[in-house]
Amino acid sequence: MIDTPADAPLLHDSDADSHRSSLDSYDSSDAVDESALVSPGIFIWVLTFCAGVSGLLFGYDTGVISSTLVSIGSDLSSRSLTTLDKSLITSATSLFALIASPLTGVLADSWGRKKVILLADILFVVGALWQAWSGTVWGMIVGRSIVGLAVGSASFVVPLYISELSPSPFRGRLVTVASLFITGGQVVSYIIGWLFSTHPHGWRWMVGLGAAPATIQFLILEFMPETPRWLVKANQKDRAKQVLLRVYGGGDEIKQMVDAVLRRVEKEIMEEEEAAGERSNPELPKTGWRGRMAKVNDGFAQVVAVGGNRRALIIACMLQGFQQLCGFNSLMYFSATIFALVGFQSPTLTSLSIALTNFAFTLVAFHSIDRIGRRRILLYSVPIMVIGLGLCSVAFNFVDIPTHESSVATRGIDNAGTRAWPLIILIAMIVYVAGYAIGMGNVPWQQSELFPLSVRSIGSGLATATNWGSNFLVGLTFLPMMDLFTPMGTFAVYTGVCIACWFTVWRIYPETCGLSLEEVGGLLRDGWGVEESVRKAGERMRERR
Ligand SMILES: O[C@H]1[C@H](O)[C@@H](O)[C@H](O)[C@@H](O)[C@H]1O
Repeated sequence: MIDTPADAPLLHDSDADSHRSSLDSYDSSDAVDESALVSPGIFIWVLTFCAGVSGLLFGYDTGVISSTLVSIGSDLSSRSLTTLDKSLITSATSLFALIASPLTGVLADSWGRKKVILLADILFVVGALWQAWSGTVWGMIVGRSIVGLAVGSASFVVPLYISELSPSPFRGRLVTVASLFITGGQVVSYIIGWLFSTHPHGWRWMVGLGAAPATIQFLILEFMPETPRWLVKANQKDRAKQVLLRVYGGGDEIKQMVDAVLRRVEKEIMEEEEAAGERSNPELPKTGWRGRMAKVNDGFAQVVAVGGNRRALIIACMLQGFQQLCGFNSLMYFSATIFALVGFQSPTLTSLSIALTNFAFTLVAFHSIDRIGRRRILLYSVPIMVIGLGLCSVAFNFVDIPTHESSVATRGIDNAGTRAWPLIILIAMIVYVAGYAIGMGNVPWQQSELFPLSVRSIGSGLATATNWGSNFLVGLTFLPMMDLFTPMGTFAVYTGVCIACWFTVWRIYPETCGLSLEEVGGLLRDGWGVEESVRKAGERMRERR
């Protein structure tokens, strides 16, 4: 049942028809056969790891806040933090990440992908040092906002960078490396937080340490290339070829493959330029900043107006929205609070199990995403999340939750009347996090493969903004929801979100595994492409066997 595709497209676009002439150019004879590649070469591994450092910082800076908040004491503005201070310090990062991602989406097109990574590094360093030296609550909020700008830029540009460099058979795995860095960064932040929590003013070290990896990456960036797709678009075909040859390795067969990849990219760019020429208003300026603004406006218009782009945007935003609305980050930010509520004696150590499970199961995703496929991995793993969340919701019903902080502090799991239920909650959360890490935690970051080159960076920026907008919403609403709906109701809401996610994925998310970036564009041009993609993925897997 799982792979039964939706039988008809949900949207019928008049524009799809009007674009058909240029779209007919997509056919399977254009496909570049990359099956001769047996493994990603050392060069692409090195680039993926260098770019992944930004993912480490993303994870570190989002994870470190929970231990920072409990260690600040009265170091800021010479008073204890109020609940409002804590909410502002936490949410400033997601809010500014939300603002940064569409803006840097535009910059990545004109400056190139690499320069946006560079910009993010500068912001990471400034933000880390600013926080470490801040003496007031508002100073800290400004520091967290600067880090937010960095996280927002890095979270969209790194998967984009890796995706545009990777040979298609390994793209899923290589992009998942970025998720491994994120979840690894969260584990490191929990450990550093725990180590420094007993030091006086240790929180300044916790936040300041983020500057070190960013400085290292800043220095390495000089030696990293721009992506071949961006280079071709910037009329630097020779440099693009050089990069592709280093990524794919040497040999005659490889040279032919590289030429074929280049031809496909050029063809896509030519088609897009033709279409843009037909659309453009002859009265609008072509050069200078006005020309650039007109291009940006055209980009935003095209991502919504052209059927294939719009479908890509809907899928990417849907996946990113569900990734956050399923409530995972409420565990990331508040698991220690939850574990204290249900009576665990060492809530911070217990919450490390959440971060570790997230990391360990992202490794499982890394191993299987290119074998199982993005769509299938989601259809298999979201039910695991539903089971974990459902069990959590039921188990909360049997736990006596104290209403006052004082009684939280004096309780311990051994004293809890119903000793088994808190453990069941922990196990259920681990099941949920495992399911999340295998699919939902990383598949949405494959977003850039859904968009054609002309709107890839704007589309990825908008999808990333959806991620941060939903992240902000969950961070803001989790504690009030726990009060209003009780923990049982809150987790039931997240269960409902996951069920809705499963059906939406089943209906509109095609299998993109193993397709070249240019082929994915072809898939979404006339419909959701689910049926065709599932059939082709089946054929590819049978061939591989
Ligand atoms: O992919 C990442 C990862 O799953 C992290 O653990 C989570 O905190 C982020 O919000 C998400 O975007």
